[in-house]
Amino acid sequence: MKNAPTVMTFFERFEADILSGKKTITIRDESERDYVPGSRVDVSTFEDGRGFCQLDIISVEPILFDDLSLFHAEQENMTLAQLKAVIQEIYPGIEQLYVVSYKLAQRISL
Ligand SMILES: CC(=O)Nc1ccn([C@H]2C[C@H](O)[C@@H](CO)O2)c(=O)n1
Repeated sequence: MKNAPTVMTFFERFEADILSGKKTITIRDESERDYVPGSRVDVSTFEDGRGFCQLDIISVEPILFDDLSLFHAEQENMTLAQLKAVIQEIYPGIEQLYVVSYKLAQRISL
């Protein structure tokens, strides 16, 4: 069995929404489907690796791109059109995705 991942990165432009609690899920491809509910991960920016919080993983659920809904968009603090555009940009042509739900555990301030 693989070890549970302990780190996650986000694009810097999503940091404020995560820290404010407006964004409570992230949708990832199969390379990031191994997060374990109940585990805590250290979160940093994708661009420069700056740590900014810890998240508690709540669940990891498979989702097809075509099944993304307003419910997912609301949890991403986006419109559905925005969410689909973001995912197509990050994961072009990928149909099988995973919804990772999380709760903010701790902010990291320098
Ligand atoms: C390396 C990498 O893929 N990093 C990602 C992937 C996704 N996100 C955000 C963008 C959207 O809010 C959701 C849906 O993919 O997750 C991200 O910040 N960083």
